[in-house]
Amino acid sequence: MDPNHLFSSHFLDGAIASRIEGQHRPLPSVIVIGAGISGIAAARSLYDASFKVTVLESRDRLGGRIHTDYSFGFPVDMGASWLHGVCNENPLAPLIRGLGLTLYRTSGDNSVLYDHDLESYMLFNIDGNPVSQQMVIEVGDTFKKILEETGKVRDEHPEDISVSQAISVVLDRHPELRQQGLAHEEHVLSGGHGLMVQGYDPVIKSLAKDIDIRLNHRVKKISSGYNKVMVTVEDGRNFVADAAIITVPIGILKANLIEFEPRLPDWKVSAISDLGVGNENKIALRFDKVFWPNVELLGIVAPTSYACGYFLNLHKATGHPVLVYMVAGRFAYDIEKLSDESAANFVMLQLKKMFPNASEPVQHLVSRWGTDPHSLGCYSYDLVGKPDDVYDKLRAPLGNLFFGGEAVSLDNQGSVHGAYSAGVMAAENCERYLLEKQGHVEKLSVRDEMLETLIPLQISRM
Ligand SMILES: Cc1cc2nc3c(=O)[nH]c(=O)nc-3n(C[C@H](O)[C@H](O)[C@H](O)COP(=O)(O)OP(=O)(O)OC[C@H]3O[C@@H](n4cnc5c(N)ncnc54)[C@H](O)[C@@H]3O)c2cc1C
Repeated sequence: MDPNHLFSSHFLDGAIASRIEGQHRPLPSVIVIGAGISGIAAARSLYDASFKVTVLESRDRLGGRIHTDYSFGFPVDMGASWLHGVCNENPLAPLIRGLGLTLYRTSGDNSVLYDHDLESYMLFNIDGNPVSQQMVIEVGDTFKKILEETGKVRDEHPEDISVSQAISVVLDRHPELRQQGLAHEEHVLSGGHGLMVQGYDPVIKSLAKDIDIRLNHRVKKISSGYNKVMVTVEDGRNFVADAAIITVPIGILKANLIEFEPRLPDWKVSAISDLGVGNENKIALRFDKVFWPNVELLGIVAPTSYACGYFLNLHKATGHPVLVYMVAGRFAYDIEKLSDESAANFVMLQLKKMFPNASEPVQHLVSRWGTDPHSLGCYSYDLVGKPDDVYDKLRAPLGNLFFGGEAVSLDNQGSVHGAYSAGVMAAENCERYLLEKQGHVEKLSVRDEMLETLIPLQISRM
């Protein structure tokens, strides 16, 4: 099956196009801002419904926080790499199945934090000596118990409390659980977590097929009124359409890098400032041969939670001799201040604590999501004490302006599938709005039915 046909308007009954064209009205036009998964999903949805769509993207590439790098000669994801929720309910499952992409399941657990099973985790202590597998399992079990107990504390408190406060309550109640680590638990789709073995890029390429996407078009201003939207890009050119869908990262909105005319209402501005933006970075090292054990993850105990990173062994999932060091939080911001060379040297120091005879990498890649001017951060997250309706307000349209992107996802912020669904939802709302304006009230899409397919997801574990 040609996977692109999954999204082709040929599958539609031709209803939208013929009904709109039959009225001799021009096709409704929409500008989508941002060509990450959310913007591309929105554009795909509108394109398949025969709308005129133009996507304006500030980078010189597609995908946004999905970035499959090929400079090692094979795909390495420097942004998102896991499908969280390897199950048929995942909105990306039909596309991944249709493209014949393989997933390597690193965990069967359904929580956000537990995306690695411990039986394939090799941990080293601060002196570089291996920690017994028994100890790793015990720490893991304790971690799970703390997460369970933290969930109970959350349910007992109607008001927001910080994750660290909740954990303090748990540790006061259960001193036997006193160990290092953790944060809050949030349940995601079932099916555990699967690495995209061929990278996320094929998903982006397939969704983007035939769509008018203008790269290197940084949007500076959005003016709306008189049933039209005018979008101004960096070089001063204007694009006009009946509506626009904004899918830029929350970090960009928080930094006020786009001017709105008229100004955004106060409730929208508050919703933008009421969400947090976290950071994570990856340093990928390619070696000429594998010198490390055949486990999925390698970790070394850090003196404090600040300098806590771990290595994902891509060799186990993909067969390529690559280790990807992952760091988060303040540490991730500090890594960004280093040159690529220094970051790779720092990571090698960590590796050599575990494997003193480690060979030098032949190539390296370093991400900088926190200071990247196209993202200014990695994931949105809940700030303590945020109002309950922050997501509703963030998502709410303003006339002919619609909002997509991972941060406005209904249930799965910070994920690829959440961003995808948010884009599709923004497109559907936009479609409805424009069709109602033209006097068409029926919802005409049959795409979802067409996406139901019996091909199973391909999951491996070596
Ligand atoms: C290091 C890292 C690891 C991650 N790991 C995972 C994972 O394993 N699994 C998972 O599900 N999720 C993961 N995520 C999260 C996931 O990548 C994001 O939630 C998702 O890709 C966001 O998609 P989006 O379309 O909302 O935003 P983006 O992908 O950021 O797209 C927004 C687009 O807007 C563009 N833009 C910005 N400003 C302008 C402007 N002024 N004009 C025009 N265009 C503009 C940007 O260049 C970008 O292309 C990870 C993220 C990072 C950074």
